[in-house]
Amino acid sequence: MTFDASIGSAAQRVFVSIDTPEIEAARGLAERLAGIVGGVKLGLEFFVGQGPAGIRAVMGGMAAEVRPPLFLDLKLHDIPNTVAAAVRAMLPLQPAFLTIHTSGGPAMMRAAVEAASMTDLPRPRLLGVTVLTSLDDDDLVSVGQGVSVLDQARRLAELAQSCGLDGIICSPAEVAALRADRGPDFVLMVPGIRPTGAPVGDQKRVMTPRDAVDQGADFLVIGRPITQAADPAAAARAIVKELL
Ligand SMILES: O=c1ccn([C@@H]2O[C@H](COP(=O)(O)O)[C@@H](O)[C@H]2O)c(=O)[nH]1
Repeated sequence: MTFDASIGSAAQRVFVSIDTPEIEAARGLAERLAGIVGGVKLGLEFFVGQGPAGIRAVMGGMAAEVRPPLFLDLKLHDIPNTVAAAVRAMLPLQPAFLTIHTSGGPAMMRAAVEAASMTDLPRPRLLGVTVLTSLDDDDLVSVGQGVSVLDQARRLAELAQSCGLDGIICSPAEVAALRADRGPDFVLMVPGIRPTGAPVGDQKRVMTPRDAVDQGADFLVIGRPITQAADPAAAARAIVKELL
């Protein structure tokens, strides 16, 4: 199934981030949330624990008619040849979205774009991580990047677009500026989402779901506020309602 990234409903905007190394826990959450949110994000924690077979077990356990789009968030960052090979290896899982780190540079990004296109399978949308939502200006200084988060995100977003990526991962704090810079068709997938009163945890640049969409986010990545709730389905419904 090719994922249509045009936004048809509030629910379609929400990708629930299922961060667990356990198949049964992931499958249970995916099945409970399938008809409520627009997609499922599986990332490093699950992939390291369960690998491609685990992804198939979670996604393949749902009937095709109700199976939500898969966002495979592995944030690839390596030399171009290695990243291209990893992208090719992921294609049989038929993700709607894949992530790579924009800081891997232009050759790496172009190699990933080329690899994603060399298949008869539906082409996943490639998104570039700009500046992780767990970082702030001081963190960039500490790793030797003497620029603000906003300037760095703008620079990396421009580079990502020029290399042919379909969009980026950015925090809600930069989303308005990046929407203005990159235009309406560049996908802005936004983690760092916290409903009012939800614990922020390790995230440093956060916003409510409603505000993030109003600022220009296409999609929201939401993990703990849904998955750690006493009733994940009710938490997801409340978030979607806020977006109506
Ligand atoms: O900059 C980034 C890139 C990716 N993420 C991922 O999104 C979710 C967020 O989970 P919460 O529980 O809602 O904080 C998580 O899987 C991260 O790996 C991000 O947070 N920031």
